[in-house]
Amino acid sequence: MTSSPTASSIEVAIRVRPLRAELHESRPAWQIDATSLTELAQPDNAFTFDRVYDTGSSTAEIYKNNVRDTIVARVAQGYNGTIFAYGQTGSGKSFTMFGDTSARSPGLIRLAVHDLFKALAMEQQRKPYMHAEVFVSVLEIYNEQLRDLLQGDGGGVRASGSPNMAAASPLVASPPPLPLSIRENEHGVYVHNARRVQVASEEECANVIYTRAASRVSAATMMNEHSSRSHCVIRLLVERSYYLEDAVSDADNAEEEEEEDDETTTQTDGDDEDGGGSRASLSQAAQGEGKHGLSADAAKKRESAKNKKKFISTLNMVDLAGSERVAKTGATGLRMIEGGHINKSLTTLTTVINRLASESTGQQQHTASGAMPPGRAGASSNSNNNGGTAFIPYRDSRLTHLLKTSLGGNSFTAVLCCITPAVESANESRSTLQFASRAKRVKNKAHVNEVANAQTRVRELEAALRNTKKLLVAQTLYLWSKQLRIRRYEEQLASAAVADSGGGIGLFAQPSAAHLMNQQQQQQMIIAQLNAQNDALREEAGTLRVQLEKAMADGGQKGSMPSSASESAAAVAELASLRRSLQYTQDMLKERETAVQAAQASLDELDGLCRELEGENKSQAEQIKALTRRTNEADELITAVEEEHNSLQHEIGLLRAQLQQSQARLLEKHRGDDYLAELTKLHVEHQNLLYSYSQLKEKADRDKAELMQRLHRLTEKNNSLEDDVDEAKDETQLRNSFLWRLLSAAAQVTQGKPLTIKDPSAAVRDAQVAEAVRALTSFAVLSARTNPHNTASASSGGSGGDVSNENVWQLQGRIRGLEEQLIAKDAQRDVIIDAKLKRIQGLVLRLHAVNVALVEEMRHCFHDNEQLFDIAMRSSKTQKKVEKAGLTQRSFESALDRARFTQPPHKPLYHN
Ligand SMILES: Nc1ncnc2c1ncn2[C@@H]1O[C@H](COP(=O)(O)OP(=O)(O)OP(=O)(O)O)[C@@H](O)[C@H]1O
Repeated sequence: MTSSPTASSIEVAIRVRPLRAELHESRPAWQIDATSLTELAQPDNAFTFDRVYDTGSSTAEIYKNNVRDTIVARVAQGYNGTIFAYGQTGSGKSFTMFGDTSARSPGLIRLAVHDLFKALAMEQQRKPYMHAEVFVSVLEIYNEQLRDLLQGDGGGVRASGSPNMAAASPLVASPPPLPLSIRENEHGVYVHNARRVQVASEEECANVIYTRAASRVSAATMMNEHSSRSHCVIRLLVERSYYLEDAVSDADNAEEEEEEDDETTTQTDGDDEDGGGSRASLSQAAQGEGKHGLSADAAKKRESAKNKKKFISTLNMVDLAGSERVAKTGATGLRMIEGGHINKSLTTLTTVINRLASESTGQQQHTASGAMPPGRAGASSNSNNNGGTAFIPYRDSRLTHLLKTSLGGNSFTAVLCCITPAVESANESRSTLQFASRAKRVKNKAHVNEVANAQTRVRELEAALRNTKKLLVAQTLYLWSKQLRIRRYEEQLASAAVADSGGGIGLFAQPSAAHLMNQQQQQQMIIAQLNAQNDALREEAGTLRVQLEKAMADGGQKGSMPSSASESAAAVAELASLRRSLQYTQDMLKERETAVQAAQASLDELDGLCRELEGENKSQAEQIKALTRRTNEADELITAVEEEHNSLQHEIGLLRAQLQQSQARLLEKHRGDDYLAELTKLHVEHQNLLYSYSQLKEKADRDKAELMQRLHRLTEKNNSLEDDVDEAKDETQLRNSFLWRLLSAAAQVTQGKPLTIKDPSAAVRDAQVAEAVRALTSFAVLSARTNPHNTASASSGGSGGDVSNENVWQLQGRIRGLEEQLIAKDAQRDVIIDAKLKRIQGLVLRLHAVNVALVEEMRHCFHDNEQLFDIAMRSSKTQKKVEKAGLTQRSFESALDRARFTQPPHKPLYHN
């Protein structure tokens, strides 16, 4: 049950915060006055609003002008209200909503809580019979996920449904949070499974809000040291209830009091006490009414119908996260993801506002052009320019879904658009102002939300049931198969009535319960009339009969006495007429009796019909009762099923999480299998490579050993050759020295000088040279002994000179012979040395080639070694992964064994 809706636009105000030097904001981009903002760089670009708050304005001022009377006071009256702050990051939304203790600036939330409790207390004073309760819920939308900030630990909050629990009482261990979901009912949008805390005072309320909202996600960005990373929605639910009768009696009392006040001057103290203490109870009021003419039944009925009135209103206070640009906030990683979600939901909010704004504009145009009846203009915000229903994408984001009632729905809404004046953020401020311009075109339709209590509801249901029954009876009558029979009786009755009174029975042409009742009454009246007529006729007949008898008696007397013939004829004529009249009356009587009998029969039949109808009605009423019972049962069942559904959903959530975990585990295991397969493959490769490596190594070792042997042999040969060469060189030197000495000896001898042997101990190898030297020496010794002075005269002539000349010639001949022998030997030696050198060179070249091959082989070996090392590393990594995947050592080994068994026959990579 609700009041008629009040159409209202969204209240929009702009707040410009001061420039912040720490953000390097240089100068303002806007010229600000009380109702407009004009861009200094483009004076054509101006925005006009009801109120613009410049940098020097306080939050209290904004609250007083735009929130207190338009929103908070109305919430206290039973309407829904919403306040939200919109703007780019760092523009002052949280400052406006939550306030800043260091700046001694209370936020809108704190001010609203204060006034709401104050208004409720005042109303309570005015209406002592009223009972008011306030509940708080604190939610945040973080990365498009709803989070209940009242769930979880501590805070000293008490859950809804336990209003008397002290705030300081220890909390019962909180159960695991149930999944939150946004749902709608006839009172608006709510969050299923969200907790709400009952608060008894302003301080308690503010305490819950501020302690809980502090746990919302915030982080530092380049634009704001404490940037809100989520939208925070604070809901105050106000429930006011009272019994209507108490209110009425209170009003009566008030009136009485007023009257008594007027009479106070003449009343005594005692009277005053009576009057003052008489807050008339419902029973007293009922008795009073009984006295004034109402029956006791009516009074009783009224007492049982004591009517509870309940009004529910909601105050939403929303601090949105700010739109942001990655380049400016410097967000990366998680911050960037958060920023993406924030921007996405704000875009949906903008879309919703745009659509609602165009809807309202369209309606206004329609209304202005007379295309739509005025009554409809405010009533259908969801109809587009063509009068159809436009789609508003509330469900595209959690934020707009949750704020659905506040945007174009049953709520008074105020939007505070926060901007920074800085020229560096002119673009962002411009788009905020555009949002604000559109938001103020949106029309809401607020109404007081009255909730019927159970008793009222039962009565309403009973009335509805009665109506339904009536409808059912009417429909049954209307469609009833016996209608034709009724018509027939109607016709009979009509003809009888027409015969009797000239019409009126045609009323039965349209059968209904009322008609049937009419028929019955009319028939009864007709029967009564007929009976009366019958009686009258009988009476008349009796009178006539008496008259006749009297006349006959008179006639007898007259006949005995002489009379005139004319008198006698007149008497006979009168008798005859009386007889005719009697006959006619008797006929009439018979006819009437037949009609009465027919009417009676039709009446009986109608009675039967009515009884039948009643029977059917009864059975239908029973059926309806049974149906109602079954509906209730079905309702209960639905509630139970819903509960079960919720718990199942919860369970499904848990199972899903478990499934995901198992899937992750399976995946890991699967990966482990893959790793195992990879490991097996690597192991096979490893084995192959090891085999190839061992073969290569063996071959290399063999080759190396062989080469070493060959090298050794070659080195030995080389050494021996070198020895030979050295020997040959020594020999040559020796020979040369011998030759030289021989030649010098020969020169000494030929020149007659005494022969001196410089080195007699020198080893003489050449036997001929030694012999020649000995001969020459002995000759010289002999010559010196025999002619010690001839040496000088030998050259002056004589026979002695000839002999010596001959000897010299012999010696010279022999020396030449020896020289030739020496030259021949030298030549021979050179040839041998050349040949040996050539062989050595060949050997050295081959040795070099072998060395090169050996080095190449070693390089291969190193490469294989590296590969082996790499495989070993990969194997160990894979093994670690396998272990991480949860494979036991045993399963790993068995897998390795399997791999070994299934290992392909070795295909050596290298063939000798
Ligand atoms: N009107 C104002 N007067 C003085 N300081 C202000 C005003 N508005 C905002 N500030 C300061 O600016 C800074 C940023 O404000 P706030 O945190 O409220 O921005 P926000 O719009 O909520 O940002 P976000 O969207 O990132 O959460 C704060 O240090 C705040 O104290």
